[in-house]
Amino acid sequence: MAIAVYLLERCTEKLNVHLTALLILVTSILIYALRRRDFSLPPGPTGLPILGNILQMIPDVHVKLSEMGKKYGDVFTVHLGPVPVVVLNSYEAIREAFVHRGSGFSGRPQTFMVDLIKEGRGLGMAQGNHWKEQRKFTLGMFRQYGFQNWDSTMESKIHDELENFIGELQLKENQPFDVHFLMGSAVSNITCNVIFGRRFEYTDSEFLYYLKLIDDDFKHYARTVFVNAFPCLRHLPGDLFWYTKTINHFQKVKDFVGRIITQHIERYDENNITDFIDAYIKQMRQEEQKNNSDTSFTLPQLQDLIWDLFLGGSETTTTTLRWALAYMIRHPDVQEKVYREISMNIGTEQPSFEHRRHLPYTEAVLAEIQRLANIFPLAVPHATTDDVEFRGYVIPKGTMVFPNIYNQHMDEDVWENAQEFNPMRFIDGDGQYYTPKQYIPFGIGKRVCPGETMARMQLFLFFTTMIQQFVFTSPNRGGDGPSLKGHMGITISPEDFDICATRRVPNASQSDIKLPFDTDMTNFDALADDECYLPVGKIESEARHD
Ligand code: HEM
Repeated sequence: MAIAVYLLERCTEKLNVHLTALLILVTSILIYALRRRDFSLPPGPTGLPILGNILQMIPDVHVKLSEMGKKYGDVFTVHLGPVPVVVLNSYEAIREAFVHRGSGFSGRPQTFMVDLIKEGRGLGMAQGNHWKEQRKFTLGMFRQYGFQNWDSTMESKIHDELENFIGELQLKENQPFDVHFLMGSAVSNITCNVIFGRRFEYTDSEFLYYLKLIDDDFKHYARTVFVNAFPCLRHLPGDLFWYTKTINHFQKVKDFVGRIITQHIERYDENNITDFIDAYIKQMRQEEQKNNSDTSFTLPQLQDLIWDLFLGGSETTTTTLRWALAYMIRHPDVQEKVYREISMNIGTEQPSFEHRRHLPYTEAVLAEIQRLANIFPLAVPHATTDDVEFRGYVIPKGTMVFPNIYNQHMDEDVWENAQEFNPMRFIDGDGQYYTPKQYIPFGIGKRVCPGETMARMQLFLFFTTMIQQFVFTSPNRGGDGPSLKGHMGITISPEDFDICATRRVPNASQSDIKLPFDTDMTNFDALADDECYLPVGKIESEARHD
């Protein structure tokens, strides 16, 4: 099969569009006929000769795979063109594969685009010993940064950034605006602080330019799935499959990261390690001194790792916070309950991560937002690292594996009325926050998100500080507010939307707040009687009131 694809690839570089299409047809029929080697894979839906199951999976691949799971069960196979993908559709199957059989399932698929862009470097798409070394180092640095030696903790960096961010929101009070790139800059600045040791002004046009490139790529990357299945499609005119743009954008962001690394090398002082890049350079030099030729700590590797962290750390948390605002605007009663819990338990004190123990409803709201937003519905694709025996099948080495996280978050057996926004599902009988095991927005097992702690801290501090200080509404009077239907790219992100941020007056009665227009929210007395309202009696004894 690989030879057929290679020959097709070489030929099509020189041929026109019609001949390319013909060759794709012939080769795909050939591949389809030869696909008998897949006999050991779990069965799944029958696909078309050329496209496999691609047409059955659009527009929302995670939804379609969940539907297929009802017929084909916990584990089944689909084909993206000629490429087989094993889908893990239940929590038990994901856990069995990623936790109990973690080593065998901890690879990443070496697709055409990933090979071209990453060449096995970085962290997110690396595998083997190289990946293990880089992941261990990264996790170690994140822990150290958060809680020990560095000049200030992660939390204080987030607080500093929040001060700037809230100041900016105040300037925009009562004017409708789209918070997208302001939020993106603020969140990204925290990652930049950890890895680059610096932040960027919100008006820095170069920085904004890179954030927009990343945003564009996250939105459109899904299109490259066709180039992965049929690399020859990249020669078609018009860049329909986002191939040229992806390569160009990724290179630009990489060059930006490269320039920052060069500055670090020029001013490197081993007695003054102030950020992630410094710490990495120190490790590189130690490996050089040991003459370790097998080391994965090299300059190109550093560039790709930083690139992964910059991308991974910026877009994901920003997208989740944008979803949070969309849900709060669509559910003003919930927004008000969050405010009241914050107000009753920490008053006007600056929220700290420790406060989450006193704010179970706020935590539940954030969890419900992450459950429904499902920003990584299929996580990041895994691959088998060897021929793996699993549930009576033999999955060949290098087979792509999709964990269907979306299906866990929408499983009606776990979440009653799963489509409904109901934070109370994360509150137990004692009024405490708890999460069912099927709630896995950061994945599980050996590849679980290394930025989880950082992300949780950012989400909690941004969310509580925003709701403590502002009422968020939609300028779209009488309309429904932001759409809750997401756009599928690398992540599922909300459509752009405008907000109004109205400052709350500390210590004033709630009804003193002047909203830009009338909403049900002004009926605060009714809220107190609302049966959904969280009983906070349990934690009131520790509460500090205004
Ligand atoms: C709300 C925010 C975030 C969510 C929902 C999220 C979710 C995820 C998920 C589902 C995965 C894939 C797990 C798997 O392959 O099974 C992942 C991987 C990853 N995430 Fe996050 N993430 C978030 C924030 C962050 C942050 C802040 C960083 C870094 C600063 C980060 C860095 C990474 C990296 C490097 C990987 C690849 C890890 C590996 O392959 O070993 N993420 N994330």
